[in-house]
Amino acid sequence: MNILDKIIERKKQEVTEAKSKISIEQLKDSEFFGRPTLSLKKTLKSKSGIITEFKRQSPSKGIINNKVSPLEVVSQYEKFGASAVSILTDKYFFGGSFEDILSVRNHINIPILRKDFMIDEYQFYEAKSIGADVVLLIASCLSPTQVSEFTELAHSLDLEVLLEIHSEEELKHINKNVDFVGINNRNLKDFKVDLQHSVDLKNQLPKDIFSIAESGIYNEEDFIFLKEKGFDGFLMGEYFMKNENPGEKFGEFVSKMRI
Ligand SMILES: O=C(O)c1ccccc1NCC(=O)[C@H](O)[C@H](O)COP(=O)(O)O
Repeated sequence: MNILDKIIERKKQEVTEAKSKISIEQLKDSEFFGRPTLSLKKTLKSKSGIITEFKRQSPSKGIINNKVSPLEVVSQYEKFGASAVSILTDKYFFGGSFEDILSVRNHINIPILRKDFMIDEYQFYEAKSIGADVVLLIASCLSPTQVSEFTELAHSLDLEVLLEIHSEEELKHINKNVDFVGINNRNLKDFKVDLQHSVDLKNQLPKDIFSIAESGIYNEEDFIFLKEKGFDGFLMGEYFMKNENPGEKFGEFVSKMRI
């Protein structure tokens, strides 16, 4: 069993448990459920193009930073021009929680990506109820039909969809309704990072779709390389989070890159 299989196995149990505690009708009662969402399509163009991620730990890197709070970090990310923030809500593998989104929602005015492993309709209602604007669908955990059905559901809740792919085979998961296609530079089965692999895959995407380069952007050269290859957006976590002050590090990066 690879790490992704383990994550999905556990996620299934967690969703079953969550459903037994809180119904979809109860989720709809949340103060955020009816809120108009913020569009990443807009901020991707009007801001730096970077989706900065709040991530305490990961299966590939262990603890990255467990000393900072989501609010101190993401308000700096917003201040220095992040197009959106990605916030992990998976607890067991990434040390995240719904509280990480709830604690910042009323304090920032850029889209929030709920970063989790979406395998059940219920999780889309959860995402909406905690104030997320965008959800991630990971092609390797879903069938093309599920991607299509979940995209429809997300849109009915006014959530945008980032579909993540990693291989040529997963190109068939793309449908015309997904808002963004993310190409993960990291193979989630063995954690190998290969930027050129992503560029090769990007060249096979439909021309009119927003493309996001995800993961393993470890320095300025990586960023410049991917930007020059035409990616519209960049999802970056560890490079900023591993610093004592991730927000400041992002500020320095933006100013060096002149974005
Ligand atoms: O990062 C991992 O170890 C990981 C393992 C299994 C599934 C997902 C994983 N990461 C989620 C992500 O997509 C990254 O956090 C995100 O793209 C940012 O990556 P990075 O800039 O390398 O922190």
